[in-house]
Amino acid sequence: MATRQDIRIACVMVGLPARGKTYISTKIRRYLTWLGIKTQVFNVGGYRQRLAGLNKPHTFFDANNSDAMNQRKEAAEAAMKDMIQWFEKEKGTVAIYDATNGTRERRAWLRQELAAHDIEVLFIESLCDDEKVILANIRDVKLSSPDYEGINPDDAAKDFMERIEHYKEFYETLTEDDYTYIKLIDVGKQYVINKVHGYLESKIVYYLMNLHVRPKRIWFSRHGESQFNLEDKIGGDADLSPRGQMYADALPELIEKHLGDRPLTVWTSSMKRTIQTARHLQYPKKHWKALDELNTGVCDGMTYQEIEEQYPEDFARRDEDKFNYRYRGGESYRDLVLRLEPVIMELERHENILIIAHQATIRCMYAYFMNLEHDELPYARIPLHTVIELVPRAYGCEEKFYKVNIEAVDTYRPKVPPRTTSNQLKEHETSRIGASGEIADISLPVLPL
Ligand SMILES: O=P(O)(O)OC[C@H]1O[C@@](CO)(OP(=O)(O)O)[C@@H](O)[C@@H]1O
Repeated sequence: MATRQDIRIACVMVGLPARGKTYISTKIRRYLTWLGIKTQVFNVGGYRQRLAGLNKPHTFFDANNSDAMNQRKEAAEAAMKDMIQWFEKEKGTVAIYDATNGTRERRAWLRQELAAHDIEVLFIESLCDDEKVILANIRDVKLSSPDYEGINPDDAAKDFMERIEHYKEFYETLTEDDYTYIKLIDVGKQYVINKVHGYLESKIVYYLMNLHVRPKRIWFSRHGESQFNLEDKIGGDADLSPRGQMYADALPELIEKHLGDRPLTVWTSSMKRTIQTARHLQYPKKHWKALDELNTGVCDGMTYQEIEEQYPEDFARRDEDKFNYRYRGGESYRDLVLRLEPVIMELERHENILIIAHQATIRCMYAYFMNLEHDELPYARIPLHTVIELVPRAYGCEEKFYKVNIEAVDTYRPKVPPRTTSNQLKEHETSRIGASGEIADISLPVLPL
């Protein structure tokens, strides 16, 4: 049996077409990957398109079409095979099997195959009878699918509705009492949870219960330029500089312009520089300790140059792996992601939020929405005196940067190429000299300035 360390879970989606299964799959993958849990989606529709070709009319989905049924079964099996291989070879933790899986027979097959490989199964069913939601989903997502390329949108929508009818003929909602499952009914109106026990399963279920699909906007802003920013110092709890105060003065107008008549809540960290930046904003405010800047431990209040002189090994290790490097007595970006998880959960629940925080904390939240890898996250550009607007869409976020015309220092430190130690350099130099003493054509690595 799988032990606590090597737990493997397959989230098996269940639901008629256009019930948001792919949306849910993408969200789970993004959330777990952000937390550092290896996750992959296996979309059976994609396998079907590769095996049977594109532009299939609704008749292809008729259960009486035996050729098509065979091809669809083949696609389901191919996705299952790849998923199991991914668990074995890539040492994955959570796979999401995205398909309708609308019969008891199909689900029993899935569960049996997965159990044979010690993979736990969490079924996730999305049930929805709200015509408006279904039509919006078809319009926003399905019509741009490769299945309907070059087809008139009205004809495509009609065809898709007919496709759904074919699935309805044999669809069976989850009633298997011995299965682990969550049913999401009418996008968050009701949930049914059955036999959910494990830590990771509970985490996924809790996340799903916090999702909503109402339109929203998220704004991120760093605090205005601080006294420490001016002096190149990191950490601390400094006041705003005079230019930082000018940014705080300018912020209400910029927010009003882009907010329109939507309601807004402002979240800041518990540090002086973010609270001072929010002081002229006339909206409900909340101060979160979780939004405080990365704790730089013994390096708090130092400049990068001072850190390099006093802690050269630490400084180099941070450049090598910035996401995992933990300041002595402080935090790493990885720690920060975990600290910010409750904030992300709240962000998913809420509608329009403006977050005034810090370079590192905003990087982590931005990475969640923009799907950045862990190695790119600590290098995301979050400039001072700039508001970033994110508008979540079906499978990602639209972003806009609004720069306020008030000068500020640039606190960005680009990724430094790996250092070459003096020993490595000696080895490299000797290898340049061939056996005969001739200079071989090997170029030296570029050293950082
Ligand atoms: O991870 P790096 O790139 O060092 O950026 C984080 C740093 O950004 C700073 C500014 O250099 O943020 P902030 O302006 O919010 O104070 C430091 O306090 C913090 O340690």
